[in-house]
Amino acid sequence: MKLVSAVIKPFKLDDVRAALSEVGVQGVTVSEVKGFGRQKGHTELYRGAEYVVDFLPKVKLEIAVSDDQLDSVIDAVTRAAATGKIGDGKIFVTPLEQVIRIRTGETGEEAI
Ligand SMILES: Nc1ncnc2c1ncn2[C@@H]1O[C@H](COP(=O)(O)OP(=O)(O)OP(=O)(O)O)[C@@H](O)[C@H]1O
Ligand SMILES: [Mg+2]
Repeated sequence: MKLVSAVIKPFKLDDVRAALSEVGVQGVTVSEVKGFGRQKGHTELYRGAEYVVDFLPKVKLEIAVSDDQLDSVIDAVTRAAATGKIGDGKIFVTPLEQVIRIRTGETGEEAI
């Protein structure tokens, strides 16, 4: 299993959620975050205004996936989040040791 963490532009959240549903993702955690990439936030546009602050608002999605789902989830996020402009975001993939569904006690891929 893998944990996919994707940092995207906030206005792309609905598109990304729809794309994830299409590839069978059943659960996502979403957080409002701030960050910067290699332009350090300065030259990026957000809602039409040029931001002169260090950290830009972003949305982070966390998605636990089976190894079989990984490529399709990365593809879905990449396609749905892209505008082609700087600041489109980044996807981080890390190994995921365990998942437990609290209600039933199911574990591993059964619990995803
Ligand atoms: N190396 C990193 N580690 C952790 N978070 C990062 C890293 N790079 C980017 N991020 C997060 O992703 C967000 C979007 O990054 P961004 O898309 O601007 O990356 P970039 O490398 O500058 O690429 P681009 O040139 O396309 O803008 C940042 O605001 C930050 O929250
Ligand atoms: Mg950037």
